[in-house]
Amino acid sequence: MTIESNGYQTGFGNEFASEAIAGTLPQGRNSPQVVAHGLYAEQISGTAFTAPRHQNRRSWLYRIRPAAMHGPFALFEQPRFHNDFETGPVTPDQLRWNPLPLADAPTDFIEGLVTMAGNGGPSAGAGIGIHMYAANRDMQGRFFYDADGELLIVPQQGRLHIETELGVLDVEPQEIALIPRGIRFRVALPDGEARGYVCENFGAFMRLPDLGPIGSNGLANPRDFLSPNAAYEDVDGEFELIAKFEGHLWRADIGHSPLDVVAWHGNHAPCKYDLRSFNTIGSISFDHPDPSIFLVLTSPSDTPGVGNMDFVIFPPRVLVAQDTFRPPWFHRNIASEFMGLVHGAYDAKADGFAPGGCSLHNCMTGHGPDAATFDKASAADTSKPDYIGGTMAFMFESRHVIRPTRQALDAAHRQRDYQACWAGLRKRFVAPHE
Ligand SMILES: O=C(O)Cc1cc(O)ccc1O
Ligand SMILES: [Fe+2]
Repeated sequence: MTIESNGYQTGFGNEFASEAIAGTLPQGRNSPQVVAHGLYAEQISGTAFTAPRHQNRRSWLYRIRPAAMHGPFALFEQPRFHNDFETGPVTPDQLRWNPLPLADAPTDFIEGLVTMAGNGGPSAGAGIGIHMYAANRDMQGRFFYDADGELLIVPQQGRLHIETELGVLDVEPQEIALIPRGIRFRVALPDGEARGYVCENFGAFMRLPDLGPIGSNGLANPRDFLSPNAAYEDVDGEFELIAKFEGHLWRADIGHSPLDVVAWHGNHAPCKYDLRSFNTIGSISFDHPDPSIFLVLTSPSDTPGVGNMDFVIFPPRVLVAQDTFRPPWFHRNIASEFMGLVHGAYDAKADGFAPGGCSLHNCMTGHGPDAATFDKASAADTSKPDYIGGTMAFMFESRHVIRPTRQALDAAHRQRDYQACWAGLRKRFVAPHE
């Protein structure tokens, strides 16, 4: 039981319109007295009804049955996926994890989610949850939606076939998927096995950043974002609907597939983006710029320029800055940084940061290149370009401290010796002789 993709429409946050059966979308109105083909009209609002027009997100769905039709919800046990970030003292240590072990027992996308860290929460309407997943079977007879936040999915290994109410997203590693709040979906694994990262955004929906002096093009270009064309199934059966609501999972019986939207229009829509189409900009004179230059999407906070969550990538690029220490510098940051690696090597770390692994450097925690990277870059010939190829690292950066979960701190795959990567930075200072 799968729904095939009907292709995509291009653009970010556009007013899209799509119908799997021609002539289904009502003309000139959203909610006519009778919808074509006996469908129900239903609105999903992703922002307040009265949000300013340029920030307003909603879609109209024309579907076989309304979303209200399902049984009562009861709590659903999946204790690894939650929003219980440690509330007590949180260590300022640098933290790093080996790749999340792949699933051994049969595990679908929802069962395979493991919460690593986060801040804020659904009731605050601000903050993020950071999760990883390792799964090895399709969601069977099960659909999911997240009322708490939109989901930014970063596959690291294995493709995802994501069937949503609004159509299908086929994503592979180096692509990302963005599923808006509330949209129901089911995930199948065409490669049989999958691993990746998820940022659950409780705050304002992610959007493309302003470009300032960069101009009208660059970084992630809007037309490279793809939203699905309508695709649906008309299936009755004994299924379950899993909801994430106020930090907990809930389960209800549902007697039909909720992926029954024949046509839709609006701008509250899932999309995907290929990180390889990012237009990377960098220094062509000297110095390593701030990583904000690699910003793909941002969830703004109430303070201008300060992100609830910034999604930043470190894609292939050519480094040409002269008389410059080219890798990321040693630094401390008021923002907190959770990093992952999709493939290849990250240019600040010679060793130990593996694809499928992750690291966390919180507010004002010192970090930067490891000793091996420092030695190499300090001796490099900067009259020649460095071609940084075959890599894709990323960062979820947040204005508030990112609190690891107890299970992340206790995990066997946490690198308890991570700080040793800086131990080889010997004292190089030589005082001038009098
Ligand atoms: O810590 C990191 O590796 C991420 C990072 C990269 C960079 O080029 C500059 C600052 C920064 O935090
Ligand atoms: Fe950093």
